[in-house]
Amino acid sequence: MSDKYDVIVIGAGPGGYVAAIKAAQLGLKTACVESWTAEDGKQVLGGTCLNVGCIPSKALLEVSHKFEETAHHYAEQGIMVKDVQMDVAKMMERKAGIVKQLTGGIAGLFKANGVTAIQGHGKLLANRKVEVTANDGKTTTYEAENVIIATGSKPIEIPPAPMTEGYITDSEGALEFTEVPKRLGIIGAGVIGLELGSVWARLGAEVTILEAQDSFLPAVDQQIAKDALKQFQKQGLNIVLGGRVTGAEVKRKLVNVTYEDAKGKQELKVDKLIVAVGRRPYTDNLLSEDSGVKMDERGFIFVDENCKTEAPGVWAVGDVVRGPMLAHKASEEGVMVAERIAGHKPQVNYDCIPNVIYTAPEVAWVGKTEEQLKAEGEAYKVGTFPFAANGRAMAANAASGMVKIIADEKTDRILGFHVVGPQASEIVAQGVIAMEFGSSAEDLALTCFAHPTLSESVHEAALAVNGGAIHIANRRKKK
Ligand SMILES: NC(=O)c1ccc[n+]([C@@H]2O[C@H](COP(=O)([O-])OP(=O)(O)OC[C@H]3O[C@@H](n4cnc5c(N)ncnc54)[C@H](O)[C@@H]3O)[C@@H](O)[C@H]2O)c1
Repeated sequence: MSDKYDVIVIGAGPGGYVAAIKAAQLGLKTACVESWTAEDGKQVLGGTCLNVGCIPSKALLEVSHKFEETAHHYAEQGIMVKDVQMDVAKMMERKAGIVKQLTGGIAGLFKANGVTAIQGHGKLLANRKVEVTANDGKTTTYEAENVIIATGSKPIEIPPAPMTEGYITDSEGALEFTEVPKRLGIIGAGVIGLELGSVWARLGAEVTILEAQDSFLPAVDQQIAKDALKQFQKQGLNIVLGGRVTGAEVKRKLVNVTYEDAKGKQELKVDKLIVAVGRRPYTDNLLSEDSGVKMDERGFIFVDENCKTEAPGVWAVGDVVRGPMLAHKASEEGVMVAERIAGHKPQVNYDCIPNVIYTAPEVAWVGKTEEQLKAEGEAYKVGTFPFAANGRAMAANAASGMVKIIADEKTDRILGFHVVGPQASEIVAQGVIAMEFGSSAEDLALTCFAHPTLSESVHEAALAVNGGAIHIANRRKKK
C-alpha cells in the first residue's frame, strides 16, 4: 500500500515537529513519523528536548535552585525559615506533569494544523519512500515529494564506564533519581555535566566532575569561563580538569572510578556515576543502502548550508547534521527547510545562534570569543561590565558575573556577546537581536535601557567598548 504526502518528517523533536507544523501551515500535505512510545502504548511527541532533555532538566534546575536559595541564602536576606525539606518524589512528579502537558500540546498543534502523526520507526528507502514499522511489527510504506530527517542524537557511551542499572547512568537516567545520592561522580564537564551536577549538588550531593581536557569550557570565551569556574567551585562543585576516566566498576554498592591526571592514577568512590561525554547523531536503522543519503566521517548526515542531503528531495535538520546540538538551531533549520520546500529562499544565520548553560550563574553567549578572534587575526575591542556594580543584581542577591561585548576595532560592529550571571539566558537575546541587525556597540550605547534592570549591564558594557562606561572606571587605552 502506498500513501503520498508532500512532506514526511522522520522524528518529532524540536527540529521535526516544528518543520512539520511549518510545512502544514504553508499548505503542504504533511506527516510526521515518531517511534517514541509511552508505557500505555501511546505515541510520545517532542523528542529528547521535551521528554528527557531541555525541559525536564530545567524543571529540576528551577526547583533545586529554589531549594538552595531557601535553605542557604534566605537568612542573609532577612527571611528566616526552619527545617527546609526536599521531597524528591514531588519534584519528579511535577517535572513529569510539565513534560506531559508540553508533549500533549504538540499533539494538539498537529491536529490544529492538519499534520498526520504516524506511529512507528521510519526508514528512508530510495526515491523518497519511507517504510514505517509499527510497534506490532506491521510495516507500511509511504511516499513523499520531500522527506525531512530529524532523528536527533543519543548519549555517547564509553567502554570504561558501561551503563549499570542503579549505579552508572547517562543524562536521561540522571533525571530520574529517586533520592539525592550522597556522593555523585560525573564524567564530562560539558553542558550536561555542569547542569546535572548543579541540580544534585544544590540538593545536597557531594559532586565530583571529572573532565579529560585541561581547560574548562574551551568553546566559551575564557574570561567568562574562568569567572564561571570560580563561582562553581565556590558552590562546592569539585571540578577535576585533566582527569581522564579509565574505568568504573561497581563493588559493594559503590562505583569505583579510576582516572588519570597529571599526578598519575587516581581513584574516586561514589554512590552514582553519570556519563555525560557528549552525544552522537542517531541514525540506527534509518537509511536503506540505496537511499542516496550520505554521512560524513563522524556519522552526521551530510548536508549543504540549506540542509539538503545528497539525495534529491531529502533534507536533514538538527542534531543529526553538522553544527551545535541545540534545540533552537534544530527548529530554525526545520522552518528553513519547510519554507524552501514551499518555494521560498530563507537561510539560517549560523553566526547568530545563542548558546546557554543553565547553571547558576547561567552562562550564555552568541558570536565570537576573544580566543577565536585572536586566532583569526581580527582586530577587536572589548567592553565589560560586572553585575557587582548593577543595583538590580544586588537587590536580587545575584551580583556575580559580567556582560562582555566584543566589537570590531574599526567598524565597531558587534562580533561577540558573552554573559555569565543572573538571567544570562534572557539577556543574551539582546546580543542576538543586536548582531542579527548588524548593530555596532555604539548603537547599543545610544539605546535607552530601563533603570533599574539587569540589562543596564549590557548598556554599560556597550559604553565600555569605546571607553564611555558611566558606572565603572574605564580601562585606559594603551598608547
Ligand atoms: N543547555 C543546552 O544548550 C544543552 C543542554 C544539554 C545538552 N546540550 C547539548 O548536548 C550535547 C551533549 O552534551 P554533553 O555535555 O554530554 O557534551 P559536551 O561535548 O558538551 O561535553 C562532554 C565533555 O566530556 C569530556 N570527556 C569526554 N570523554 C571523557 C573521559 N573519558 N573522561 C573525562 N571527560 C571526558 C569532554 O572533554 C567534554 O568536555 C552538547 O552538544 C550540548 O551542547 C545542550
